[in-house]
Amino acid sequence: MNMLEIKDLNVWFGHSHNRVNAVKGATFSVAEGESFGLVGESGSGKSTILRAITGLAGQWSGEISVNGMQLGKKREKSFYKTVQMVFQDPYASLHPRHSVDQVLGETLSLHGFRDLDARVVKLLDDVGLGQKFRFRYPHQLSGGQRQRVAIARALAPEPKLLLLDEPTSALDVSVQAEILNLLVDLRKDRGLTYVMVSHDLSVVGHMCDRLAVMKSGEIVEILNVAELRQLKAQHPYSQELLQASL
Ligand SMILES: Nc1ncnc2c1ncn2[C@@H]1O[C@H](COP(=O)(O)OP(=O)(O)OP(=O)(O)O)[C@@H](O)[C@H]1O
Repeated sequence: MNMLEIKDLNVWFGHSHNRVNAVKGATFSVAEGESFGLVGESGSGKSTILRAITGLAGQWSGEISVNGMQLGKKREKSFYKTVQMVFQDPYASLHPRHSVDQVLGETLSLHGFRDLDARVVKLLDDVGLGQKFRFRYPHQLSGGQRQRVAIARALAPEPKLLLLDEPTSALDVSVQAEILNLLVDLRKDRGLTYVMVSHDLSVVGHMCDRLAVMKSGEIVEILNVAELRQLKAQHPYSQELLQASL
């Protein structure tokens, strides 16, 4: 079964002569348990696709289905039980005056869980932090630790689909691999489906089964990772990206 199906998605910002067509006619699907990458130059529309799925992007047309349900214009609370997003910048995505315990506890209670203590402890273990981080505040954490908290928060509702928007690009190179490996393990353990934006082909090669190459709002090619590794891209722009990453 497909966890995500996107058909002829157009997303735009602004009106008339100020209108920016950020995504143009994107079509792809992601199977349950698959990890799918979106790559392409800055401004090509990668993040906008994730934002359209979560209901954060401006105006859109086309079809988006998650777990067999076609999405309307509004996202119900139940949607966020299935779909969660991890943002690029854990500094911006965590409230500075909320402790780790508050961040996780509030998310859990919002989604109707009662056994908050046990779940907070389990989430902290699952992301490799452990209980000693429970009552810390974001400013007492390193970038990698903050991103682990953001990942724990995303996992709290027990989602099926995680949208990852450059989850390591704001981090020191030394901790990027740790976070990527954590994400690989979590997907394996929980049978999660990932859609991951990155401008780094080596990250996508490590994390994903297939990828879409975007340019100026359009998907120009969909490749599997074996084709990526064998440099088998057909579209000239994909070949250019591959050459630039060698
Ligand atoms: N809120 C917004 N208002 C107006 N234009 C926007 C908005 N968000 C994105 N855009 C425009 O939409 C286009 C696609 O942006 P998007 O952030 O999706 O690209 P991206 O491929 O994710 O780039 P990056 O790798 O730099 O994040 C760009 O031209 C961008 O300027």
